[in-house]
Amino acid sequence: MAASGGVASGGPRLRVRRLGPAAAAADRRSCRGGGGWCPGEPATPSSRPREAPGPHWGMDEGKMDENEWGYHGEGNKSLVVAHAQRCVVLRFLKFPPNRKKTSEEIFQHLQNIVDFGKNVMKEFLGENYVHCGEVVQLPLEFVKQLCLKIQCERPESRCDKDLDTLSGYALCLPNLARLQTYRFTEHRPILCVEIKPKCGFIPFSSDVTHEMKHKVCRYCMHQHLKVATGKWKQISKYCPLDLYSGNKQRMYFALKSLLQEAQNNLKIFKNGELIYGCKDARSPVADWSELARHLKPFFFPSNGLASGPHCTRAVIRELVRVITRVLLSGSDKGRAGALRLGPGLRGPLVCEASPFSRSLRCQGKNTPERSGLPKGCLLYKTLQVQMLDLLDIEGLYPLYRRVERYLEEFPEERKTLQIDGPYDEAFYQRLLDLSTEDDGTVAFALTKVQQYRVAMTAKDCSIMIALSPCLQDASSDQRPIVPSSRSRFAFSVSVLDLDLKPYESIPHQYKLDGKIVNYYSKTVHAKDAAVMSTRFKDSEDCTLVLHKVGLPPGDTE
Ligand SMILES: O=P(O)(O)O[C@@H]1[C@@H](OP(=O)(O)O)[C@H](OP(=O)(O)O)[C@H](O)[C@H](OP(=O)(O)O)[C@H]1OP(=O)(O)O
Ligand SMILES: Nc1ncnc2c1ncn2[C@@H]1O[C@H](COP(=O)(O)OP(=O)(O)OP(=O)(O)O)[C@@H](O)[C@H]1O
Repeated sequence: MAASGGVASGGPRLRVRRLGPAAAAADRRSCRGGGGWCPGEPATPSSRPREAPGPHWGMDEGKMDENEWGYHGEGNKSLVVAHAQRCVVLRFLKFPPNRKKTSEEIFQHLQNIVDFGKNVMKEFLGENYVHCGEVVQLPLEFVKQLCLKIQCERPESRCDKDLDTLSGYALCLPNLARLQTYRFTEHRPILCVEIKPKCGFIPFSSDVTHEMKHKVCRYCMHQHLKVATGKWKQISKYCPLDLYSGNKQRMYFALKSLLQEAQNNLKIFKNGELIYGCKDARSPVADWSELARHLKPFFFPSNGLASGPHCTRAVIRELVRVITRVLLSGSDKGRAGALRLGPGLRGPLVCEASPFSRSLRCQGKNTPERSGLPKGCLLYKTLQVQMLDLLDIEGLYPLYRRVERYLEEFPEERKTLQIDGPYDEAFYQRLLDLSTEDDGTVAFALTKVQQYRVAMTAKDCSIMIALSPCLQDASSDQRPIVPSSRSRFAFSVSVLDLDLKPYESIPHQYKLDGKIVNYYSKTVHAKDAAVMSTRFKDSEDCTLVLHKVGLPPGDTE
């Protein structure tokens, strides 16, 4: 098998390579503290040959020391540890207790993640945004000790799953929370904002049966179920459609709402350390003045802006402006345009539940619709991939059942259908067929199923924005620069958590969709209709939003 990291046929035998002279050179010119990742250099096959992947990670199998690694974060399916000095992380899979997989299965799973990133997501989103990393095999003793060391730092709500300590396999990736944007950068502070934007469109499929799904986006509906089930304490004002609108006012509102109620949609890191964002529902309430204290040196470096509420507001405003600008930037091509998802395939551009649109409506104004995201920006590309969900889960589910029936009859065909990979060029090519004319074949059903899985992946990925202050004359740099009022930042944008959603999750998606819509329709909409008239009679509530979304000259729509 020609897998990365020199896996020979007959089974995975990947080793963490020793640090050679080339890696040592990369180390010297790398990130803070001398990292093993070569910043500013996209992790492309051309810049980093697949057949010789080891040394640039700067890891030595014989010298893996758990004390050099610290807990960094985790989601539902993986746990990430970061190296204390180097710009590198290890991403381990997690499983429920007693549902362990074999080493071979884990290796294959991880290799699939790498292949999917390389052959599909890099194609859609663009070379520079996607970091695929590689599979590494670590000493089992190191993994066991590491697991013990970090256990106390894990949020309780994530401990229903255990880190895989048996296979020794993990993904090695650049630390995107510390990724410097330029290879010769030295010891610069770095700020990193991670956003999980979720689904940015309202379904346009004619298969949708619930009228509510044409009016209110899934995120906003799901919020109510999440609060009812105790996952989060309060409803967020964030609506993904505002963020994806390309309209600066709406984006500004969306980002501020994320800052107010971060849930698992926003995290901020300073020099690789989490300084803002919820670990779980029990995390303390957002403290903007504490955040502003961290951010002030970035945005007001030489200005003695007094602390206090005025300072806090000024700093937060700068942060939100910079993030908005970065999100709207980008010239990276990618092949998302190849999907040709035209304007005919769009649902409503405004979600009726977004407090921003509600507030405008109650003042008799129309919500500014999408100004249109620039085609090169990551949000635009991500949205295009999300829209591969052409039929909505309601239209998709019967097609999934068709594939299932076929597989029940011909189980050996599972491999040919590439349900579990390989996620190669052929897999990618089939995703480009956007026809929705069902000819009754398994081939049609399979294409839609695979497109749906890819779309769901894009609906659940995260965007990492790394900002480092520019110290010198920016004209001498090759990096993209974003200005703020009192400083300038070199920035990089990356996307993470691009693991293809499993085929098996489709029935769960179908059930969850029904649950979300039913809960929203029965409980919230009925209540909402009753209180709407009184709630928005309060003119202060209405104008508050608009005054707060003031933008600097030149930024107005
Ligand atoms: O279904 P959703 O929209 O709740 O998304 C799940 C996420 O919940 P969220 O709503 O973002 O808090 C969920 O995130 P959390 O565990 O809640 O942080 C996962 O990302 C899950 O993906 P997977 O099953 O681990 O691959 C996500 O499941 P998928 O639907 O993407 O499979
Ligand atoms: N390459 C990276 N560099 C820095 N931080 C990372 C990297 N990859 C992941 N992380 C951090 O680890 C966290 C968990 O990773 P990830 O989102 O991939 O987990 P997951 O379990 O797959 O997520 P989900 O819950 O969506 O299934 C992220 O939110 C992010 O903060």
